[in-house]
Amino acid sequence: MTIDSWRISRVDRTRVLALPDGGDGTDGSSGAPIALPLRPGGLLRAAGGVEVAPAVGDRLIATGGGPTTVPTQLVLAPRTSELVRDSVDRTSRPQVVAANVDVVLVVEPLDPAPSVGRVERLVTLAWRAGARPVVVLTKTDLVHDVEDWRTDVGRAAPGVVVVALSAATGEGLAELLAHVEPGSSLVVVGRSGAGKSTLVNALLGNEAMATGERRGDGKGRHTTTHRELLRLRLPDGGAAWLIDTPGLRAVGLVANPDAVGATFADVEELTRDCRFTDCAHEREPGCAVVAAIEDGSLPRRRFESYRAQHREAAYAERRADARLAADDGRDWRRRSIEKRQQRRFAERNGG
Ligand SMILES: Nc1nc2c(ncn2[C@@H]2O[C@H](COP(=O)(O)OP(=O)(O)OP(=O)(O)O)[C@@H](O)[C@H]2O)c(=O)[nH]1
Ligand SMILES: [Zn+2]
Repeated sequence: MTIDSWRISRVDRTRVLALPDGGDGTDGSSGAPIALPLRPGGLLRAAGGVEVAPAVGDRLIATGGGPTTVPTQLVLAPRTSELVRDSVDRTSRPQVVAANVDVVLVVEPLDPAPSVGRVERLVTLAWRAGARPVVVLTKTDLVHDVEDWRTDVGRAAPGVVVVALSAATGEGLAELLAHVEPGSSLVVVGRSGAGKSTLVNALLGNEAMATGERRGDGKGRHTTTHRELLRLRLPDGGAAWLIDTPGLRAVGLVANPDAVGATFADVEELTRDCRFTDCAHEREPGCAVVAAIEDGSLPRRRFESYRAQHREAAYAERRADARLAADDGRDWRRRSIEKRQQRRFAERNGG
C-alpha cells in the first residue's frame, strides 16, 4: 500500500514532521514519520501554487509522480477547519493553532470548581473553528457533586455532549472514546492544569506527553511545551488523531456571531420572542430575555456572557476587515515587485 496522505504532527522552526495517514487514522504500511524542510519564512507549498505557514493537523498530499510526470511532491491540502487564536499584541494576524479538526475537547476541571463562562468561551471557539465541541469535565475522583456540575455545564452548552471522567481512576474514559469516530481529528483545549496532558496520556495508554507534578493549588505546571498530533488507537479498531496544545486559554480567542449564536442557541431563541425586533433586552416592555432572567430560567450570568461574546465577535470582525484592507495593500505591493522582477529578468535575457 502506498501512502499518499500525511498529517503534520509537529511544526518546528525549520521543518515539519508528518505521520502517514491510511484514511481511517491508521498508518497504512509503516508508521514512521517523515521530516520536510520549510521554505524561507517558515512556509510550505500548498495546493494551488501558494505558500502557507503550516499548522499541526495540516494534511499533505502527494502530487505528480508516475513515470512521465514530475517527481512526486507533497503539498498542503486545503483545510476543512481551522482553530485560531487571536494574536497576543492584537496587531498581527490570528495564529492557526490546529488544522482539520473535527472535534474540540473542551477540558475543564471539576476541582477547582469549573468556570461555566470559560466553557462557554471554548465552546464558541469550537463552533467558530467549524468543529464539534465535546465538554470533558476532569478529576471526578476529587469531588462529590459530579452530576450537578454536569447538568449546569450542559445547560450552558445546549446540544453539546458533556462527559465527566477521571484520568486517575479511568472512570468515564470509555464513554468519551465512544464519541470518537475512526479517522476523525480531536484537539484538546482548556486552561493550564485542567488535566489535558493527563487525559491525553490516559487515552493513549502511555506517557506520550509529560505531565506536571500536582501542586497544592491544583494547578499544573506548564508541561506541554509544544503542540503535537498523536495517533490514538481506538478500542474497536481504527484510529483517530489527537492534538495536545500547550496552555491554550480562553483569552484572545477569535469568535464570530454565528459561533456565539450556536453556543447561546437558547438565548437567541428567547430574543425571537421579544415584542420589539430591535429589543436591547434592558427595559423594553415585552422583553422575553428580561422575563426569563426574572423567572430564573435564564441565569443573568449567562446573559452577560452572551453579551460579552457578541461584543468581542463584533470587535474581531472589525479587526479582520481592517486586516483584509491592509492585506490588499500588501498583495498589491508584492504583485508589483514580482512584475518588476519579471521585467528585469526579461530585459536581461533580451526578451
Ligand atoms: N486526581 C486527579 N488529578 C488529575 C486528573 N487529571 C489530571 N490531574 C492532575 O492535575 C494536574 C494538571 O494536569 P495536566 O494534565 O498536566 O494539565 P494540563 O491541562 O495538561 O496543563 P498544561 O500543560 O499546563 O496546559 C496534574 O498534577 C495531574 O496529575 C484526574 O483525573 N484526577
Ligand atoms: Zn428583549
